[in-house]
Amino acid sequence: MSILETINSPDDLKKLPLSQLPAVAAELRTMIIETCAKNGGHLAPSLGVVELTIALHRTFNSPADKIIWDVGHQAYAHKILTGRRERFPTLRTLNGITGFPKRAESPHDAFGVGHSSTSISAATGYAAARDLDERRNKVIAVIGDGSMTGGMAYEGMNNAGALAKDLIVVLNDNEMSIAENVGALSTFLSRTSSSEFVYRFKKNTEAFLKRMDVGKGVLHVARKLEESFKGLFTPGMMFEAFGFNYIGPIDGHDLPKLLETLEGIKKFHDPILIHVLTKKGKGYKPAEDNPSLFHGVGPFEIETGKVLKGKGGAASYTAIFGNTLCKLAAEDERIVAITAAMPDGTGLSGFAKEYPERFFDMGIAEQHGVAFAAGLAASGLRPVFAVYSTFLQRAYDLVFHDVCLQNLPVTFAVDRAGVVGSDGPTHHGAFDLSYLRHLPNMTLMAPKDENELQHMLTTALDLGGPAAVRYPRGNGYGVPLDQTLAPLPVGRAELLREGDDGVLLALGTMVYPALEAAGQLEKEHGMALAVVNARFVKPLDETLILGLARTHGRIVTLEENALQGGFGTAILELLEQHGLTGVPVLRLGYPDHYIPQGEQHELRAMVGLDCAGIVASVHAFISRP
Ligand SMILES: Cc1ncc(C[n+]2csc(CCOP(=O)(O)OP(=O)(O)O)c2C)c(N)n1
Ligand SMILES: CC(=O)[C@@H](O)[C@H](O)COP(=O)(O)O
Ligand SMILES: [Mg+2]
Repeated sequence: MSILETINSPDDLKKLPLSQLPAVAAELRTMIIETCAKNGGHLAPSLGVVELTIALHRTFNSPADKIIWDVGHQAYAHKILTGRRERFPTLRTLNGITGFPKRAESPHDAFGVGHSSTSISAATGYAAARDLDERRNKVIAVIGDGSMTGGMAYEGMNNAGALAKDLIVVLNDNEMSIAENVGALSTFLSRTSSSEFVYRFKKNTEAFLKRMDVGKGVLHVARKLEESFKGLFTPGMMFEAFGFNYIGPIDGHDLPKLLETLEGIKKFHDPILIHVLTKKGKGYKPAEDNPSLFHGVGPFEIETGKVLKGKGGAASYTAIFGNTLCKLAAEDERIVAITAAMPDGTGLSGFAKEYPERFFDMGIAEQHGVAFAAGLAASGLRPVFAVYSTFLQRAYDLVFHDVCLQNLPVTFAVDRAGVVGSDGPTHHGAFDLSYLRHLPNMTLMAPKDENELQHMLTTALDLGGPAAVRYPRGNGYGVPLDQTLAPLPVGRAELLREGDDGVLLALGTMVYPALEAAGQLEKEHGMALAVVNARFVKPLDETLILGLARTHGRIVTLEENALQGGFGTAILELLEQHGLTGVPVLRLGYPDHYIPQGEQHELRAMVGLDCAGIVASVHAFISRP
């Protein structure tokens, strides 16, 4: 029996002799590598914090002590050590355990995460509640150096420091975000010196002087001395400015050192930041050598590190977006590109190589990215902010306040729109149609395939105002790509199929499934349905849609977005504005609950947006008297 098989909770881990902990670490790595090789997952981040996770669960008492992981993509060892070892092979699969901490999954998952830089704020909330309740438990946030480039981390620290909360922040510094980390902070953090001695010196001196009852004056001088002494030694001055006692940096793979440091600070009750240095991908050479590739990796061959199923490859919407932008940028030097720490994921790596001076990586700072883009646009440039649908949510007010209200020519390349698959509800792009459509001055498009994506990007850049093009994770259909790119007529849809029994108004990824379903309904039920590629959610093709509503009598809308406020709602609003509320409308889209993790095709079937589901819904709707 392996040692890991004897661990069903952190208490079991605490019972082990210290000498067995390296073996636990090795077994954890093996399990994480084997599972990610089959399911895919965030391998490199999780391998990098194996020792840290053991030390945290050995030192603190989860779930009474709260451990909050930032992003949470690095929490695989945490899940295995907190009673989910046996279920771990179901990681990120339909009905399996999730890839991020989730409160409903375990009492040890103190806070649900997936989006970056929230852990310190949540931890501060936990600490404030603890103090109101006069409890004494510890609260620990574990945040990466990449996540520290998110502004929310400083909002949290600023408040925690002011409240002087008994709070521990573990900064896991592996000098990587998904790609190389960026920003002034990452340079700052790389300055090394150990201040643990200084911190103990400060605490013990204070205690000694207090015992001596030397009075405030001497204490004040001692503190001033300590500050200047410390200022010579630690790069943590910034954290000290936020009211945190900085300790580190220490080796995040040195278990005895980690245990000693954590045990040592446990008895203190003020804000402490421990700076831990780790290696992303530690213990698996292909991941150590290529932490970006193995940050969020598809299934791979353990022996060779060969990735068997990537994110979509050359034919993916993302790749075609990136290639198209490079082509357009060659013709228009006003075009500049922005990412929030995801150059590879958004397909901008090629642009960054070809136009380094016209490429900007913000770090994990979507809000800053949008205002930065607005500044570029106000200066006469044509910025394209490539960002995942779910992460753009963080910058919603900036889209309104800085871009749309000022009617600035910023293009949002909204990637990962619709269900993304294994990352689950924190990452599905389920709401961008709803949160962008209602903004005046916004033009909102969704291509039926990767070729139309090219033309929509061209259209957006030609507009001279705010525009968003949304497209899914993964490959297109392999359709031929036009070499000549021209803007589409704005607000014009495309009638793809005639039919008098009703109209399928399909958007984006729903167009080809709608065509397939219409063919099946004709063949099996003799139903003649028109199919429209809507193309624009805003402005709608009012002429075509109202004409079809008047002549065909029944309308079905299809979208990969929440029904609330989505494309179908836009159609209902249009019909109401034109006194056509008598026209029956069936809206197909995401229901009013969060869609779980799973393969994209599994999830589309789950919500009735695969061909079979569309056929069933439309047949019932059209058959109604
Ligand atoms: C708001 C937000 N933007 C972008 C992401 C995508 N993302 C996930 S992990 C990550 C990098 C995190 O770097 P770091 O915190 O250093 O953790 P590491 O992977 O190095 O352990 C990014 C950009 C996210 N989860 N949330
Ligand atoms: C943890 C995180 O937010 C990212 O790593 C995200 O999982 C990447 O998603 P893709 O795999 O779709 O690029
Ligand atoms: Mg990092």
